[in-house]
Amino acid sequence: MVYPLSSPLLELHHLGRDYGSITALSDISLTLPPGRIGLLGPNGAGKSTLLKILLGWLPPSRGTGRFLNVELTAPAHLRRQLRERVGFMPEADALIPGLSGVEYVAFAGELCGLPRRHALRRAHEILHLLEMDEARYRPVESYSTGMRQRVKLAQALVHDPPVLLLDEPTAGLDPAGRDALLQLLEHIATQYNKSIILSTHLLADVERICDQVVVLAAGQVCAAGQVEHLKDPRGNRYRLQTYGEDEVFATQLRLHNITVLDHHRPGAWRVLVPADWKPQHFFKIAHQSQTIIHRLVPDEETLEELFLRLLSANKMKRGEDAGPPSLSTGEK
Ligand SMILES: Nc1ncnc2c1ncn2[C@@H]1O[C@H](COP(=O)(O)OP(=O)(O)OP(=O)(O)O)[C@@H](O)[C@H]1O
Repeated sequence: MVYPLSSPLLELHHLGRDYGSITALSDISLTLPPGRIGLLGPNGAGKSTLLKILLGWLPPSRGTGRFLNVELTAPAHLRRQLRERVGFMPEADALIPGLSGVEYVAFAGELCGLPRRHALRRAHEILHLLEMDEARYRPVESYSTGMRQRVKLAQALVHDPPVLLLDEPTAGLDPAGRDALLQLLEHIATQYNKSIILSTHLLADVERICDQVVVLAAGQVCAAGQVEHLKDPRGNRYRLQTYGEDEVFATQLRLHNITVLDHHRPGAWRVLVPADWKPQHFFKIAHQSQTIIHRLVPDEETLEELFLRLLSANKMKRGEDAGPPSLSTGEK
């Protein structure tokens, strides 16, 4: 399935969803191009509700939106078109005991509209791609956690959708299993040109796979966009790795009004420099203190720091007034 890369993947206009008196999503406006998008937010932020609306399982209570050019407020039978264009990997164990891996994946393909023989052929291809050659004939209930996650990914891919929605795909995996699954996801996204919406609590997974993020809090968008654009450039912080007398070097740093933010290991420094400081000045003071600088890099904001900063700004904003969040939501 090919869709024009120039059209937005997702457009939401003042979208909201209530469960009785609970507002899960309050006023979401967002435009996202195709790509690899991390959906982040604390518990109860509204991530699962948004995924359910995108999958066509829930209609919004208010507002409008289009996902893959399908109106989210269209009648249910039209929203079901999304099932053919979207692959969903749920967090919950959705396997059917008694079926082998290949039967299970083929069955998922049939549910997405593939003819039986085609679904079976695709199931074999996908399980081969996911390195489950031998395991595909075993009953799914005998699978390890890693295999369960792979077979759930296989059923999301069987009908070759352009977009994958992944809900906590690495949940329960050990570090090696997690690394292997992330590698596969990266490979699939880049080699087969698929868009991904990855909902997770694991910021490192988003950092590894995604180029865009949407941060939700209390049913609102705190921020959305390219990770690199959202990060605070922090031109006044550096990380250094040095070899020499740390005490002598620290004295020089102090003399030049440089604040040491972190020095938990010998020779490893995170520092805050004054406004007119240039990176080459470090080499001057290193020379004066007979220290060698092995490594000098800008101390960029990590995704975790970005996430915490956005959440705390959103909390403060909500504490001050109940209006929309101050950070860009990407609305045109
Ligand atoms: N079926 C439901 N009935 C009533 N309230 C619900 C229902 N589903 C979700 N909620 C509420 O809506 C809000 C958003 O929930 P949602 O599951 O979308 O958040 P989430 O970001 O996915 O959270 P988590 O990370 O814990 O899965 C929460 O306050 C939740 O309690």
